[in-house]
Amino acid sequence: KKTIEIGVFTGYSLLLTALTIPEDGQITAIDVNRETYEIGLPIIKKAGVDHKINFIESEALSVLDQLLKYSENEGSFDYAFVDADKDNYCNYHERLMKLLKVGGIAVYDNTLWGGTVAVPEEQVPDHFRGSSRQAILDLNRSLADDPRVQLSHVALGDGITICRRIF
Ligand SMILES: C[S@@+](CC[C@H](N)C(=O)[O-])C[C@H]1O[C@@H](n2cnc3c(N)ncnc32)[C@H](O)[C@@H]1O
Repeated sequence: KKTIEIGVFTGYSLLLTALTIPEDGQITAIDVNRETYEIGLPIIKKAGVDHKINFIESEALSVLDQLLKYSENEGSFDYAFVDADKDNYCNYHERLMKLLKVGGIAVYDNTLWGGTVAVPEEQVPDHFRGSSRQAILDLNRSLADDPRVQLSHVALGDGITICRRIF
Protein backbone atom coordinates (compact mmCIF):
# COMPACT_ATOMS: atom_id res chain seq x y z
CA LYS A 1 0.00 0.00 0.00
CA LYS A 2 2.84 2.42 0.82
CA THR A 3 5.62 2.08 -1.72
CA ILE A 4 8.79 3.65 -3.16
CA GLU A 5 9.99 3.60 -6.76
CA ILE A 6 13.64 4.56 -7.35
CA GLY A 7 14.23 5.16 -11.07
CA VAL A 8 11.05 5.97 -12.95
CA PHE A 9 12.12 6.79 -16.54
CA THR A 10 8.84 6.81 -18.53
CA GLY A 11 6.98 4.98 -15.76
CA TYR A 12 6.56 1.44 -17.07
CA SER A 13 7.22 -0.29 -13.74
CA LEU A 14 5.58 2.63 -11.91
CA LEU A 15 2.34 2.05 -13.83
CA LEU A 16 2.41 -1.65 -12.96
CA THR A 17 2.82 -0.86 -9.25
CA ALA A 18 0.13 1.82 -9.40
CA LEU A 19 -2.31 -0.61 -11.02
CA THR A 20 -1.49 -3.31 -8.46
CA ILE A 21 -1.70 -1.46 -5.12
CA PRO A 22 -5.06 -0.61 -3.50
CA GLU A 23 -7.08 2.46 -4.47
CA ASP A 24 -5.75 4.37 -1.44
CA GLY A 25 -2.15 3.17 -1.97
CA GLN A 26 0.70 5.65 -2.41
CA ILE A 27 3.94 5.57 -4.39
CA THR A 28 6.83 7.91 -3.67
CA ALA A 29 8.36 7.89 -7.16
CA ILE A 30 11.84 9.38 -7.50
CA ASP A 31 13.85 10.19 -10.60
CA VAL A 32 16.44 12.84 -11.47
CA ASN A 33 14.55 13.50 -14.71
CA ARG A 34 10.93 14.70 -14.73
CA GLU A 35 10.84 14.98 -18.54
CA THR A 36 10.88 11.23 -19.10
CA TYR A 37 8.20 10.73 -16.42
CA GLU A 38 6.03 13.23 -18.27
CA ILE A 39 6.28 11.20 -21.49
CA GLY A 40 4.50 8.30 -19.78
CA LEU A 41 2.22 10.40 -17.59
CA PRO A 42 -0.70 10.57 -20.08
CA ILE A 43 -0.86 6.76 -20.06
CA ILE A 44 -0.76 6.71 -16.25
CA LYS A 45 -3.61 9.25 -16.22
CA LYS A 46 -5.57 7.26 -18.80
CA ALA A 47 -5.24 4.23 -16.52
CA GLY A 48 -6.75 6.35 -13.72
CA VAL A 49 -3.94 5.80 -11.21
CA ASP A 50 -2.08 9.14 -11.19
CA HIS A 51 -3.62 10.06 -7.81
CA LYS A 52 -1.53 7.28 -6.22
CA ILE A 53 1.79 8.81 -7.34
CA ASN A 54 3.90 11.45 -5.62
CA PHE A 55 6.66 12.12 -8.16
CA ILE A 56 9.83 13.75 -6.79
CA GLU A 57 12.47 15.03 -9.20
CA SER A 58 15.68 14.46 -7.28
CA GLU A 59 18.66 12.27 -6.59
CA ALA A 60 17.06 9.35 -4.77
CA LEU A 61 19.57 9.08 -1.92
CA SER A 62 18.77 12.54 -0.55
CA VAL A 63 15.02 11.80 -0.68
CA LEU A 64 15.48 8.58 1.30
CA ASP A 65 17.62 10.44 3.85
CA GLN A 66 14.95 13.13 4.10
CA LEU A 67 12.25 10.48 4.70
CA LEU A 68 14.39 8.98 7.46
CA LYS A 69 14.47 12.31 9.31
CA TYR A 70 10.85 11.65 10.30
CA SER A 71 10.59 8.71 12.66
CA GLU A 72 7.04 7.91 11.50
CA ASN A 73 8.50 6.83 8.13
CA GLU A 74 10.71 4.17 9.72
CA GLY A 75 9.29 0.71 9.19
CA SER A 76 6.29 2.14 7.36
CA PHE A 77 6.77 1.10 3.70
CA ASP A 78 5.41 -2.15 2.26
CA TYR A 79 7.35 -2.28 -0.99
CA ALA A 80 10.22 -0.67 -2.90
CA PHE A 81 11.31 -1.13 -6.50
CA VAL A 82 14.90 -0.07 -7.28
CA ASP A 83 15.93 0.47 -10.90
CA ALA A 84 18.27 3.48 -11.02
CA ASP A 85 22.03 4.16 -10.68
CA LYS A 86 23.62 0.84 -9.80
CA ASP A 87 26.51 2.52 -7.94
CA ASN A 88 24.07 3.47 -5.18
CA TYR A 89 22.22 0.15 -4.84
CA CYS A 90 24.03 -0.76 -1.58
CA ASN A 91 23.32 2.74 -0.23
CA TYR A 92 19.64 2.41 -1.19
CA HIS A 93 19.48 -0.99 0.50
CA GLU A 94 20.75 0.39 3.82
CA ARG A 95 18.09 3.14 3.79
CA LEU A 96 15.35 0.75 2.66
CA MET A 97 16.13 -1.64 5.52
CA LYS A 98 15.05 1.18 7.83
CA LEU A 99 12.11 2.45 5.76
CA LEU A 100 10.52 -0.93 5.02
CA LYS A 101 8.37 -2.62 7.63
CA VAL A 102 9.37 -6.10 8.78
CA GLY A 103 7.78 -8.30 6.11
CA GLY A 104 8.17 -5.53 3.53
CA ILE A 105 9.71 -6.24 0.14
CA ALA A 106 12.56 -4.56 -1.77
CA VAL A 107 13.06 -5.53 -5.41
CA TYR A 108 16.33 -4.78 -7.24
CA ASP A 109 16.45 -4.85 -11.04
CA ASN A 110 19.40 -5.82 -13.27
CA THR A 111 21.08 -8.12 -10.77
CA LEU A 112 22.32 -10.47 -13.50
CA TRP A 113 23.93 -7.61 -15.43
CA GLY A 114 23.57 -9.40 -18.75
CA GLY A 115 24.63 -12.68 -17.11
CA THR A 116 28.12 -11.29 -16.50
CA VAL A 117 27.87 -11.64 -12.71
CA ALA A 118 28.19 -15.39 -13.20
CA VAL A 119 30.99 -15.75 -15.73
CA PRO A 120 34.76 -15.74 -15.19
CA GLU A 121 36.22 -12.23 -15.18
CA GLU A 122 38.24 -12.76 -18.37
CA GLN A 123 35.11 -13.70 -20.31
CA VAL A 124 33.19 -10.50 -19.48
CA PRO A 125 32.71 -8.45 -22.68
CA ASP A 126 34.22 -4.96 -22.48
CA HIS A 127 30.87 -3.17 -22.72
CA PHE A 128 29.67 -4.94 -19.55
CA ARG A 129 32.72 -3.92 -17.51
CA GLY A 130 32.75 -0.87 -15.29
CA SER A 131 31.50 0.51 -12.01
CA SER A 132 27.87 -0.54 -12.53
CA ARG A 133 28.79 -4.21 -12.91
CA GLN A 134 31.07 -3.97 -9.87
CA ALA A 135 28.24 -2.36 -7.90
CA ILE A 136 25.89 -5.22 -8.84
CA LEU A 137 28.54 -7.78 -7.82
CA ASP A 138 28.93 -5.95 -4.47
CA LEU A 139 25.17 -5.83 -3.98
CA ASN A 140 24.70 -9.53 -4.74
CA ARG A 141 27.46 -10.45 -2.29
CA SER A 142 26.20 -8.20 0.47
CA LEU A 143 22.57 -9.32 0.06
CA ALA A 144 23.63 -12.96 0.27
CA ASP A 145 25.35 -12.15 3.60
CA ASP A 146 22.60 -9.90 4.96
CA PRO A 147 20.77 -11.54 7.88
CA ARG A 148 18.01 -8.90 7.73
CA VAL A 149 16.56 -10.32 4.51
CA GLN A 150 15.27 -13.46 2.87
CA LEU A 151 16.20 -13.55 -0.79
CA SER A 152 14.78 -14.87 -3.99
CA HIS A 153 16.49 -14.38 -7.33
CA VAL A 154 14.36 -14.42 -10.44
CA ALA A 155 16.25 -15.08 -13.66
CA LEU A 156 13.84 -12.97 -15.69
CA GLY A 157 14.94 -10.23 -18.05
CA ASP A 158 18.21 -8.86 -16.65
CA GLY A 159 17.65 -10.52 -13.28
CA ILE A 160 15.47 -9.41 -10.40
CA THR A 161 16.33 -9.87 -6.73
CA ILE A 162 13.45 -9.92 -4.27
CA CYS A 163 14.32 -9.25 -0.60
CA ARG A 164 11.96 -9.59 2.30
CA ARG A 165 12.95 -7.78 5.46
CA ILE A 166 12.69 -10.31 8.26
CA PHE A 167 13.79 -8.15 11.20
C1 LIG B 1 16.37 1.96 -16.17
S1 LIG B 1 15.60 3.50 -15.93
C2 LIG B 1 14.18 3.10 -14.98
C3 LIG B 1 13.19 2.30 -15.75
C4 LIG B 1 11.85 2.16 -15.09
N1 LIG B 1 11.93 1.52 -13.79
C5 LIG B 1 10.93 1.40 -16.02
O1 LIG B 1 10.50 0.30 -15.70
O2 LIG B 1 10.65 1.91 -17.11
C6 LIG B 1 16.66 4.27 -14.77
C7 LIG B 1 16.19 5.63 -14.30
O3 LIG B 1 16.94 5.96 -13.14
C8 LIG B 1 17.10 7.36 -13.11
N2 LIG B 1 18.22 7.68 -12.21
C9 LIG B 1 19.55 7.52 -12.46
N3 LIG B 1 20.26 7.91 -11.40
C10 LIG B 1 19.38 8.33 -10.46
C11 LIG B 1 19.51 8.84 -9.14
N4 LIG B 1 20.70 9.01 -8.57
N5 LIG B 1 18.38 9.16 -8.46
C12 LIG B 1 17.17 9.00 -9.03
N6 LIG B 1 16.98 8.51 -10.27
C13 LIG B 1 18.07 8.19 -10.97
C14 LIG B 1 17.32 7.74 -14.57
O4 LIG B 1 17.00 9.10 -14.77
C15 LIG B 1 16.39 6.76 -15.29
O5 LIG B 1 15.16 7.37 -15.59
